[in-house]
Amino acid sequence: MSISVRFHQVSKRYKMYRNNSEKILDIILPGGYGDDFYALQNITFEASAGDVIGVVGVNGAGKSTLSNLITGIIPPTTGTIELNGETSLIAINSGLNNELTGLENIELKCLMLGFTKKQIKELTPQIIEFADIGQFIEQPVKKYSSGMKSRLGFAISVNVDPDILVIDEALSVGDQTFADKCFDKMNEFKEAGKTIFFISHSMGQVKKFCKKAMWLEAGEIKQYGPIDEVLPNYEKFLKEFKSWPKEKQKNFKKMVLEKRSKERKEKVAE
Ligand SMILES: Nc1ncnc2c1ncn2[C@@H]1O[C@H](COP(=O)(O)OP(=O)(O)OP(=O)(O)O)[C@@H](O)[C@H]1O
Repeated sequence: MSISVRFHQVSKRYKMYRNNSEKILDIILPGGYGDDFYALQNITFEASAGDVIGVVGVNGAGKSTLSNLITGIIPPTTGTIELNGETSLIAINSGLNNELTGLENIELKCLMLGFTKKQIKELTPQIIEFADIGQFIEQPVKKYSSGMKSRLGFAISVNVDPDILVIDEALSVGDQTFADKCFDKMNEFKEAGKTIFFISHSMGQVKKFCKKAMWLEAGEIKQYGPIDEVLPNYEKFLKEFKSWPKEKQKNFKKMVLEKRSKERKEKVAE
């Protein structure tokens, strides 16, 4: 199978500021203010055409950052990303302009993907049919429910026929009938040998749909491989995580980062 996505030591770093003055000072005197913070650090992996990968991890693990990097919404701070083919992202509230109508959003997204006016005219009826949101298609997206936004986002993304599809929690909203329709479409993609990244908190959906899984923990890949090997470990961890008090859950990332930093220092000292 040919490689469709290759990440080599990819990191995404943000700056955390304690207050606004620190942020302004950092613009005037770059580098001197704020703390570095990694949403993802040293991510290396490959995905092949035909791979359907469930991306799992608790809140803040870096799943959306990964999806934004794959689809080119944000650039990596360091490292290289190779993509073989067009990518498309389906995410709640993402990629749609709230001020524009559904129809205008279809046109805008297709233009951004390089479609001609003629191609857009041909594609639009099938997008409208798939979204199935009636007269709302002529209304500004700000008037849509989250389910409607997901329907339109999904309809555009699957009908522009990408080679690499990233679905970020988009099926967690909306009704079951629409979710089933989306799974049918995604199965078509699977059979056509496209690469799918399926980001979800629903272990049921991940098990039903994916052959591989990537478990992200505090910005790093904890495990990546066949679903039967990764998911039992993640589910075991998740059960324990959910039994912790809320405060401990909130501090989980900090705990992992401190442990990692200590282990790395010990390794260097050896
Ligand atoms: N633009 C940004 N500026 C600063 N920090 C950010 C930014 N985007 C994401 N982060 C931080 O990076 C970390 C990873 O965020 P991300 O949204 O990728 O996690 P996630 O696994 O998708 O979480 P969730 O399941 O809650 O959606 C979080 O700690 C988040 O606060």
